[in-house]
Amino acid sequence: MKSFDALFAELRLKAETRPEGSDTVARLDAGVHAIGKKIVEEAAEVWMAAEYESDEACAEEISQLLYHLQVMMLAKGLSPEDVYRHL
Ligand SMILES: N=c1c2ncn([C@@H]3O[C@H](COP(=O)(O)OP(=O)(O)OP(=O)(O)O)[C@@H](O)[C@H]3O)c2ncn1[C@@H]1O[C@H](COP(=O)(O)O)[C@@H](O)[C@H]1O
Repeated sequence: MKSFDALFAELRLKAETRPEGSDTVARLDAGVHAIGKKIVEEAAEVWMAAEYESDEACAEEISQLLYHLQVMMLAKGLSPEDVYRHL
């Protein structure tokens, strides 16, 4: 099972090494505007799953939202520590 920090480390490595076929690299290349739209889409899917779908479906949507938030963090050059200090 992957933690928030482990996923972030994996994505940071992808951003640095830019492996062929990485969705994360493509999303970073698409830029902040496209990443932001994806965050809004995934947030809506979390909301709908919470109201109308199973707990499992809701958890999956939350995981996808966390992924896209991490892509935004990378696009903006933010580390988990930059976020955690506001928690
Ligand atoms: N955890 C995730 C993850 N969560 C969500 N997503 C992406 O976000 C999409 C969200 O699903 P949707 O239902 O919105 O799918 P969709 O409408 O087809 O989305 P689009 O591809 O059109 O944007 C998924 O199809 C994935 O492309 C993720 N993509 C990658 N990861 C992990 O990130 C790591 C790096 O992945 P790569 O960069 O692809 O190597 C790996 O550990 C992956 O498991």
